[in-house]
Amino acid sequence: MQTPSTRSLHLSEWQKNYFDITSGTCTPSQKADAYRAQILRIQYAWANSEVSQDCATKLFRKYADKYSAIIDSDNVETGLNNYAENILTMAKCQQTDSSQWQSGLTINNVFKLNSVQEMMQAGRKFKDSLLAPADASLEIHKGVDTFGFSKPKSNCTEQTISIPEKPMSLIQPQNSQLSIMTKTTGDFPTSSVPLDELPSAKFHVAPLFGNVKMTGDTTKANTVALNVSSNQSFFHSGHGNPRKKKAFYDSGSNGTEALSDPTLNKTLDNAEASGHRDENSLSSFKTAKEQLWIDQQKKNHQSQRAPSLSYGGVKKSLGAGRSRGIFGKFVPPLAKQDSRDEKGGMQCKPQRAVPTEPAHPVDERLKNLEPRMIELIMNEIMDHGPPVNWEDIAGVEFAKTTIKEIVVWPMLRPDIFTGLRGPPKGILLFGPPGTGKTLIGKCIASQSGATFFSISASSLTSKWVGEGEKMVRALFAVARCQQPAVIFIDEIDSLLSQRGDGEHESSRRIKTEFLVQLDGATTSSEERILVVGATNRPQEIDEAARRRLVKRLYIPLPEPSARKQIVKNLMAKEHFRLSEEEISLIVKQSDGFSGADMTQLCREASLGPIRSLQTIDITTVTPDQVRPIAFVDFENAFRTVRPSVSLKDLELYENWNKTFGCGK
Ligand SMILES: Nc1ncnc2c1ncn2[C@@H]1O[C@H](COP(=O)(O)OP(=O)(O)OP(=O)(O)O)[C@@H](O)[C@H]1O
Ligand SMILES: [Mg+2]
Repeated sequence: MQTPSTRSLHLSEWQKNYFDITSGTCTPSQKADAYRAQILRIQYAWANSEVSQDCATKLFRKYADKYSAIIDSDNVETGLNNYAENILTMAKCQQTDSSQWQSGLTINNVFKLNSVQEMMQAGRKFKDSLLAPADASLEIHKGVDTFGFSKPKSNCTEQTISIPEKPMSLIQPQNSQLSIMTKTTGDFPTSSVPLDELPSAKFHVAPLFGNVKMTGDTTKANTVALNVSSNQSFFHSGHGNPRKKKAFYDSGSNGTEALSDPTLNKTLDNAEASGHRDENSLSSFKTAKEQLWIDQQKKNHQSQRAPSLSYGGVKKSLGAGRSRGIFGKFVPPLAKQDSRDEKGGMQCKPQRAVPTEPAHPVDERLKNLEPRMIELIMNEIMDHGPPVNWEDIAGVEFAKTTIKEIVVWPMLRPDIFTGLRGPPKGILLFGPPGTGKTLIGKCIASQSGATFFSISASSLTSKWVGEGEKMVRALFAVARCQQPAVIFIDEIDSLLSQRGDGEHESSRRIKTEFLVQLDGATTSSEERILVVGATNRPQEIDEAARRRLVKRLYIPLPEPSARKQIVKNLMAKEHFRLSEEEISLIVKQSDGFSGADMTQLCREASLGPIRSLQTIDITTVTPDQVRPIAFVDFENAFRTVRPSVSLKDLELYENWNKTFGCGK
């Protein structure tokens, strides 16, 4: 080490410091103290003209570098840049004690303190008598911003934090360490962002756990404390990355602006993406808050980037899920040329999941409707279940083929299916309960890429008593805005039941409105709205309505092959041991079961292995202790699961199908 040979530098002290620094036994904080002491001595000597400027500059640089290396290093053994973590933890705990807690000492308060004022004045005076801007000391200042440093002490003790007004190189020795007596739970190395560069407009003190978002700018060394009260406040010196520092301070009085600085965000994003942070950053360390901020950014970006690709991924709403006023951001119908999935089906309007500015503020067709109704339709009626594929529906081959032919293809290729080939506007799926009518309805929507409105007719008549017809009108209006659209009306019999003397006035009005709307949809060839009704009481449907639902498809009980497919499909997701013969036996034994009954049978059988664990405590059992589902479980299940459709009912369906059905 180069030792300046001057009178004022006490050789013994210098040597002692040198020994401390090089001994390898002293702690990082002792080393940092020693380096700081060396720096002060150099400054002192230079200020008294005891060393040449060149010499002081060289020494200053050397020790400043070493000093920075220690305080900026987040290595627990060799660095000091791990204080913030403890502080954050402690401050977090404190906040839990009282979430109302606020630091009483703001940055403005700090500046009002006498000691700080004195220091600032001294600094100013001294500055005038000092070097021209081109001087070496300014170089030094660039290299090292941070000089004030106080040794960590035990929690909640009185201690000193030095706040130099100017870089120490510019401060007279006697003023170089003005103290503020503070009560703090820990200590940071203090940053010496020149205070004249930090009027309140640029000097941001963020409540540590307040609402202010954290910037990614906070390498720990730079998350420096004016943490004088209880670590609830800090500011950024931006020591590590000048670009980031600029972004932060340029943001004016509000540091949060810097957080939304796109360049800053971009920088962070890039750093994340490349797996490392900007090289200008002092270390790859991220404070907890910084990490949180980055995580949140990531999340936001992901949710913004990831469109809902599936039919059911999100509500295919006009934006109902978003916080907006009614009509606030209505999203008009969009062409869906590109939304075909790899299976050849269409995924429903993924683009609608992403908030977009509407082309028109309000669709003309919705203007006369009650906003509340539209909101209701968007929230409750537009369906958002998981996508359904044709393979998910076992059996009913004729119905599936017919639907593909007359519904899905025309929706996919309206240019070919014109004129006589034009699709029907109304379909009726009828058959015993639990045979997959609703499933088919969902599949139509999934595969055709249409917006799917699913409503139970009984809810129209009961839920919105007195307003059912308005709902029907609103439903069709919204569907028109969301073409192509499928309006699926489950239990349509309760909406379109035959008119009779005892009929309630409101149901009559609803029915009339529905028929009017259906007519409108039927007569307008440009509208691509399909009404699919499902019922298990087709005989109750009004003849006027029946006529409008031109394609009436019978959805019968599943055939043996379909039952087999249902069992296999469901078992494929489970741990089971069933031979082909056993499956055939199950299929044989389940004659007369509907699809829903088959599902129930499999569910019941799947509980068999659990029930056989009688001796084992269910809370401690491991999944591998549960045996596979076996034939015996199905045998037991058959004792409790019975077919839900009676033979008499079946006869009714068969007869109605022969009379009104469109099947073969
Ligand atoms: N053909 C089928 N293939 C596969 N699963 C089926 C089939 N039919 C019914 N299911 C099962 O039964 C459940 C009920 O089916 P769904 O709700 O479609 O019946 P539905 O005909 O609409 O009955 P309901 O007339 O009572 O409304 C489905 O979720 C599915 O698990
Ligand atoms: Mg149903």
